[in-house]
Amino acid sequence: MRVDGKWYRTIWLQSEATVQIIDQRFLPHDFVVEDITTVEEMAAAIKDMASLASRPRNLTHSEVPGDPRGPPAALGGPRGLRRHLEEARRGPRASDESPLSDPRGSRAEFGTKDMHVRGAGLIGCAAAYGIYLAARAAAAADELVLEAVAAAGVRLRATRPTAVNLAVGAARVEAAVGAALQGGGGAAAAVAAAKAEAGRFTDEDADFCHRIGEAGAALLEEIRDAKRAKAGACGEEPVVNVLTHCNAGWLAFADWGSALSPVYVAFDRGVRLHVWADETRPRNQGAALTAWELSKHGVPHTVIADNAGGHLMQNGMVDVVITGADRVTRTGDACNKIGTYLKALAARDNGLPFYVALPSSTILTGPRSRSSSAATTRCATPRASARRTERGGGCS
Ligand SMILES: CSC[C@H]1O[C@H](OP(=O)(O)O)[C@H](O)[C@@H]1O
Repeated sequence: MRVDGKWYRTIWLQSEATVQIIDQRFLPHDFVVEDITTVEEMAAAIKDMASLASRPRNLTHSEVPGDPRGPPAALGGPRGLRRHLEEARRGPRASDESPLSDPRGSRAEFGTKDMHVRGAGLIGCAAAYGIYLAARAAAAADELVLEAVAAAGVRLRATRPTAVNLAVGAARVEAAVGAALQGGGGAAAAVAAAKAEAGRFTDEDADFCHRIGEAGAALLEEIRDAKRAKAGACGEEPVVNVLTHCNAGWLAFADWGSALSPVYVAFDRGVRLHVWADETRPRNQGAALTAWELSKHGVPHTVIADNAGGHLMQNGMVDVVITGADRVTRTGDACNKIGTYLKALAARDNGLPFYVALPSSTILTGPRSRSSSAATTRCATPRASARRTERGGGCS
């Protein structure tokens, strides 16, 4: 999606050796692009156990390629910046009183402090590229690629137990490596196959999300048309009010997003829209990320307390609810961020459509199992009746 006039994905292959990501720990205040060169760094980017060095404000935009201002002098140019990012990755030390320390240290404590990348689709793409980086490192060190890839797969799968996409992305590239080696192609062919498959998986993620956007935009246009008909000929052009929970926008995927993709497609088609964005405690993905990406696209929105949604629905200020999902079973049970179920209940109680938008990579394909911590809501396709469970404790 477009950030200040430049099109970005959330993850891309910058060179053979470097995957680049938007480091979401610093959004919405700073736009930082981070280099990932090893599977260890990718695993830390998904779940950064030793998270977070503080960093100064003045790095905003300093990572945007081709930014004429370049890294601020305070950092001593590109080498200083790399050193800073190394320190960021290593995390704060008691003695870290360098001028780089930010007295408001808490800034980056706000939101996704230990998740450089997050969101179902994006952590799937990150896992895919993580396997590629592991294969490449093993080949370069003349080590067994298959073993390195297997170890990388265990490491990446252990980072976050939420979105099923993570395991799907890793498995896709592991399979490509296995097939290349079985085909007698050797390490170089395995690395090439891994790179190609990680790229394909990421392109698919972006494409599937755009298609969700097209399918969902039609639903938003239907709502608009119904409101137009109700308002009659002399009525003002209606605004379609969408409520969403957490962040299932392009920042949660390679591009476009799932729940927000219909909003972007419909908005670009001229539908008047307004989004109620749940702040989504405890990590505030709604306040920090959903609001940021909507503002970058120019979509009117309001950040609300998580408990306000039901009241807005009761008072006719919401037309439709759209969320994402971490995993969906074949029976249509959807698991998503804590708080989603309450929105589903409120939507049903107020007779409002509630959609879960997801790419097929979020559907559990294993044996028919009902995930024990599933939030059950309507799926984007069949209008299903809401049933209950809530994503239980411990996960943020
Ligand atoms: C479509 S994204 C699904 C799920 O993932 C995100 O959670 P997190 O930020 O913890 O990775 C998003 O908030 C959604 O709840």
